[in-house]
Amino acid sequence: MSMIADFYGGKSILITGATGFLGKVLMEKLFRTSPDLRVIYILVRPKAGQTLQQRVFQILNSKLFEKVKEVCPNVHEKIRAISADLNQNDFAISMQDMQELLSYTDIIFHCAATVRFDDHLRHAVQLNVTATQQLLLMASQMPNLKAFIHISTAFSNCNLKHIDEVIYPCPVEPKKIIDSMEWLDDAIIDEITPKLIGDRPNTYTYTKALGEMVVQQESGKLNLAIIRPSIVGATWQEPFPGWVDNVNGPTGLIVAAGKGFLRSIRATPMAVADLIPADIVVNLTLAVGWYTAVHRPKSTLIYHCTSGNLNPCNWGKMGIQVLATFEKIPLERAFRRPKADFTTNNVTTQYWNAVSHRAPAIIYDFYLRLTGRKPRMTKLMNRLLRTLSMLEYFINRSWEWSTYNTEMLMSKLSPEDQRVFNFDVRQLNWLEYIENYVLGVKKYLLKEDMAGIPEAKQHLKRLRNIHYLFNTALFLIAWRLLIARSQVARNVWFFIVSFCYKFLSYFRASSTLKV
Ligand SMILES: CCCCCCCCCCCCCCCC(=O)SCCNC(=O)CCNC(=O)[C@H](O)C(C)(C)COP(=O)(O)OP(=O)(O)OC[C@H]1O[C@@H](n2cnc3c(N)ncnc32)[C@H](O)[C@@H]1OP(=O)(O)O
Ligand SMILES: NC(=O)C1=CN([C@@H]2O[C@H](COP(=O)(O)OP(=O)(O)OC[C@H]3O[C@@H](n4cnc5c(N)ncnc54)[C@H](OP(=O)(O)O)[C@@H]3O)[C@@H](O)[C@H]2O)C=CC1
Repeated sequence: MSMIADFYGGKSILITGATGFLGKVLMEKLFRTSPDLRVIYILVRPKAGQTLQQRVFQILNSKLFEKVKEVCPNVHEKIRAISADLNQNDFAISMQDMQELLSYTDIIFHCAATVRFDDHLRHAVQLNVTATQQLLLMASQMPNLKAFIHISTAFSNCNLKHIDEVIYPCPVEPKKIIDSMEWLDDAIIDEITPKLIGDRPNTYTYTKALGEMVVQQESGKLNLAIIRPSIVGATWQEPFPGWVDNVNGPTGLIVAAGKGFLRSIRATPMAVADLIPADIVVNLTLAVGWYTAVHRPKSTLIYHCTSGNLNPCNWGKMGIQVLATFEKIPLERAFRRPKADFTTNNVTTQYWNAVSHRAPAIIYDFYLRLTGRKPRMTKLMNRLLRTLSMLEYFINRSWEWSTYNTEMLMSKLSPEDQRVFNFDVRQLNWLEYIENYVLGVKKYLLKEDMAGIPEAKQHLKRLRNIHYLFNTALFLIAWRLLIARSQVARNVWFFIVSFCYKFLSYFRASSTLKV
């Protein structure tokens, strides 16, 4: 019997960010392994014209929850969506709902965050710092609360090269930042943002570091733990391999490469690709929830959920495997054949951006205009280049994260728990994982039918022929122009032609002699 699954039985669990990528995988695993849990409260905001109920219905009826419905047929009754906006005071939760949450919650998993790299500092502070503080305040009023698990990121201290499982304080106290966001206007915030974030690359990593400080300030009063995952990728094994449903992190670039938009990337092939599958993060999170509640460590423990130090893979290897998978299983209606060159040089990057990204987009838009359609490729390409520039920081560096607490926790689990809540990244086979990841992107994110693979391959063949034809035509035009303008080019051309003629004559003569 799994001690962890048993622990969650009969419990009331509060999850923020349950509609997000990680939150959904967390909920799924909880329902599947502990179907006798009392209730999962999820804080949800109405979005994109959907009510709370519609959002929950959509999640529960997705492919991800297929196994859950077999194990826990009354899952609809065990999920309680509470209308909440983490940007609002008291999260805009009704009095009645708040009372219920305060009275019954046993465990909190705080996953909600803004993960956008370019978010305005005011908004990033509101969600990643102030909301965390408010949730901690709520937690302190919960008589039954056994553990509060905060999901941070391994990149909260990406300004350091070696990162231990400790909090590294930021120079300005979170409280001062929260206060200043209330009265400073946007223009001033824009001006001070670079100074505040210092040597971090964006407001996301900075505000996640502030969020950790806020959590640490509550240690002693509450039973807390922080989890720091690196780059969360598609699921490895559970509930099935390759599940992913958003374009964050590497997923977007995998799509862009498969569709032939991304042709070159400024990335260091030997830099560690510190990817971690979503199900490993979730298994560790649930194990940490159990350990924090049952063993009540004296201080707030931080757990690194990373792969680099235990089972490293690099971006070069990842890129090759992604492309190799697209050879076998291409995406439909690609713009160009998948190919992504890695370069570390700034000049080469600019060159490839012009030749492989911007030029084809301009030519295609010209074709769209000619055929009376609306041009769109240049806009799309500009967005991709902007995204690339935001991600470049993470694909040109390597970090070392110590994992003492994570390894300690693994040693505390029973063999059954080590199996059911497996977070041992050493068991992961990267080539197999990346292949399933790419397949998952095709099936679950893009919702492409596997029956369309022969047609997709045919389409790539057509693109290859167009590519050869285009290059030959381009070469001939360039050569013709050169010959018309340069005596040297003409001499070279005559030399080649006469050489070929002589060679052919010699060949013909020698074959006649043999006969
Ligand atoms: C051969 C293969 C090699 C593979 C090689 C992989 C290397 C891959 C390294 C990753 C390294 C991350 C390491 C951080 C690890 C954390 O801890 S961070 C957590 C994850 N967070 C993120 O990834 C958020 C990053 N995204 C952003 O911040 C914003 O989307 C951006 C990049 C600033 C773009 O903002 P924006 O211009 O306002 O655009 P937005 O509305 O967000 O999206 C516009 C379009 O871009 C698309 N898009 C968004 N993100 C992406 C993306 N990552 N890629 C492509 N398209 C994207 C959207 O789908 C959208 O398309 P449409 O729906 O309009 O058709
Ligand atoms: N993805 C990754 O690579 C990594 C993620 N992490 C951390 O993991 C956690 C989960 O990330 P992930 O699942 O990828 O992120 P997602 O962007 O997929 O999910 C974010 C969640 O937060 C919710 N949320 C955002 N704003 C509000 C709001 N104002 N009120 C209520 N809910 C809100 C979103 O709700 P809605 O659906 O309504 O938008 C969504 O459920 C985050 O803390 C992130 O920092 C850490 C390392 C890497």
